[in-house]
Amino acid sequence: MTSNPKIKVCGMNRNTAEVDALAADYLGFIFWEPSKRAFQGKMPVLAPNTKKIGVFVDASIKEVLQKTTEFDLDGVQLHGSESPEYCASLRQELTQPKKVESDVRLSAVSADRQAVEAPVIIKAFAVGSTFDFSILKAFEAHTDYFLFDTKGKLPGGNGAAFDWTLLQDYPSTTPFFLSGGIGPENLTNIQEFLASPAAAHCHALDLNSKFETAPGLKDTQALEAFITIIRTPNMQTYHADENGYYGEFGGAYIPEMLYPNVAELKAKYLEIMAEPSFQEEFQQLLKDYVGRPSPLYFAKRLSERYNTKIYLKREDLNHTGAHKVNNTIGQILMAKRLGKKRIIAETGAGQHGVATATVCALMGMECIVYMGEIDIARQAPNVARMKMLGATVVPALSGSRTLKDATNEAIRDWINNPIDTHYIIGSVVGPHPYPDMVARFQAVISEEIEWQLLEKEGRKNPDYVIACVGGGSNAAGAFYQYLDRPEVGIIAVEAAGKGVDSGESAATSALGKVGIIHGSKTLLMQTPDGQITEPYSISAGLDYPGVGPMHAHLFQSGRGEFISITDADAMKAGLELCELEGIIPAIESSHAFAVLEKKQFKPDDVVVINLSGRGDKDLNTYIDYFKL
Ligand SMILES: O=C(O)c1ccccc1N[C@@H]1O[C@H](COP(=O)(O)O)[C@@H](O)[C@H]1O
Repeated sequence: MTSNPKIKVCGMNRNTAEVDALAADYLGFIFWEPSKRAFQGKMPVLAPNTKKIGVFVDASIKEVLQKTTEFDLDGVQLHGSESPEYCASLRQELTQPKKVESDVRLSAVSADRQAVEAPVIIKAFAVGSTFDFSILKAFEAHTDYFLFDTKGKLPGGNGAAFDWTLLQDYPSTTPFFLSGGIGPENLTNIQEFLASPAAAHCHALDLNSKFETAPGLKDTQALEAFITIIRTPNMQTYHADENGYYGEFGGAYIPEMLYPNVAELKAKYLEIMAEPSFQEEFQQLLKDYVGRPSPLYFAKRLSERYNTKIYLKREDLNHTGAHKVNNTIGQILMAKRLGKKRIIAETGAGQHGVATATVCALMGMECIVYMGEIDIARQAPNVARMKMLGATVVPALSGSRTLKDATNEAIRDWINNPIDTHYIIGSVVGPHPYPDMVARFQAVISEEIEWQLLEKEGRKNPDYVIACVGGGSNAAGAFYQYLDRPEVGIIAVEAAGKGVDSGESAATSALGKVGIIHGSKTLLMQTPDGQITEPYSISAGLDYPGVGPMHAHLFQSGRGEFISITDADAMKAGLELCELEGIIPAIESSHAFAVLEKKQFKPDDVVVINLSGRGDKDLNTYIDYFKL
């Protein structure tokens, strides 16, 4: 794995000196006439460490050599259908000591240096979904680097990304340049790629047409921002680092007896998730079983009411009625690959319990769901569903008899059954790797929002994305692609219950202090001597005394705006959605809608609200509350 690749900026022409000031490792000059950014004119003097790369497309060896000498190139990038034999001949020519005038430079030392510093050969390949990686073998002995670009109409500079995960099974040890439509909009994908095992041989990123304001004129501001983020791994991101920390939050604070279970998962989760067969099965089930993609629905009447453009991400339309199933599908596949036979889970509102029982039925695995006694009473239909799906529902009888107590029971079970059991945690909480793993499974929400918004609005980024936060998994999924894009406002909505200062709330950001809950360092509602405060919310899915570490960091860093919504305001907003759009939301999701009354958006703002679940499970609460 490499987290710090070198940077090549290609297509230099009009503002080379300004780009050179950004200290890229390589600058590329295109010597292919038809290119819009073909190099013309004089080569400026570059910083001593900058390496000049000439880009050629099926040029004669003579031409490549001539340009190499004329511009004193440090490397050549072969972007056509050059053969291994061509590369071999070119290399032979390039490694000949140059004819030099001074006798001193003809000394043995000098000749040696010439050999070491011979221009490097970078052979580019156009990759499509059927690219045959076995062809690389014949080039290995004759090239220094490979470069993987997108197969397109032009030999290069198409500005289109290919599926970089195709490199997961990269069969060579030759270092490569990653290329093909890399731009600010796919920074997150690049970061994910760099954090994956496939990055082990990634030598450099090649930035080209996506950083231009006109062909050959580079956008130095955008380049600087991108390069800074790539080169500063810890400032880059609101994603977890490799130990599961989001800023100061996260990590794995676990009893010794739990260590082997968590260590096994930590060692394997990224590798398993990157396996093509895993991805194939995951995507297939999301499509055919869950019913994804979930629609991104333009809520016309709601938009008129609030004089802004409101889109609803319809996770309520998923099989089982909420976003929870995205994660349980991912984790059951993970459990299978880890060789587990028995599944345990905790549940609050019952949505995660149902989603877990569902995937266990699908895979024929034993399922035990821990649920607080109080929640069992208020979520009777979901309890019945779990039982029908073959799960055993075990009441948690300690503490407040709600979600946190159910989680305690599940952890106890896992400690006692380390070998055959996988614990499917339902939110972005728990010890590392759970918060990161669950966020990755839920990221499908914002991945879809991106392309759906592109279709509907011509852009991938909304101005705001809003989601309710208990532990925070629907919010993590809705925010995921946007975490590192400051131009997208992130709004997290917590349950203020009967009022933030009423003593009956679950407004963790407003009331929480740094503490440890369920294996993770986060913001936690607690008494001055560190005892966890009982949370309260009308919605069972939000009354958790902590919040996932990603959200604690979003709050503390100021990246996210946190708004607390009372029961009363949430219920009113839920009813308004019923009346204006004909959609009965889960009460958790109703909290997100209540933001529309609290915050003024501009008429042309694009606001995406994650409608995390449907309200059928909450009918009794709605009936009692509104005396229906
Ligand atoms: O950029 C060009 O015009 C070009 C033309 C011919 C061969 C290569 C070219 N550029 C290289 O193409 C890749 C991908 O660029 P992009 O990200 O799709 O714009 C890159 O390696 C450039 O070096």
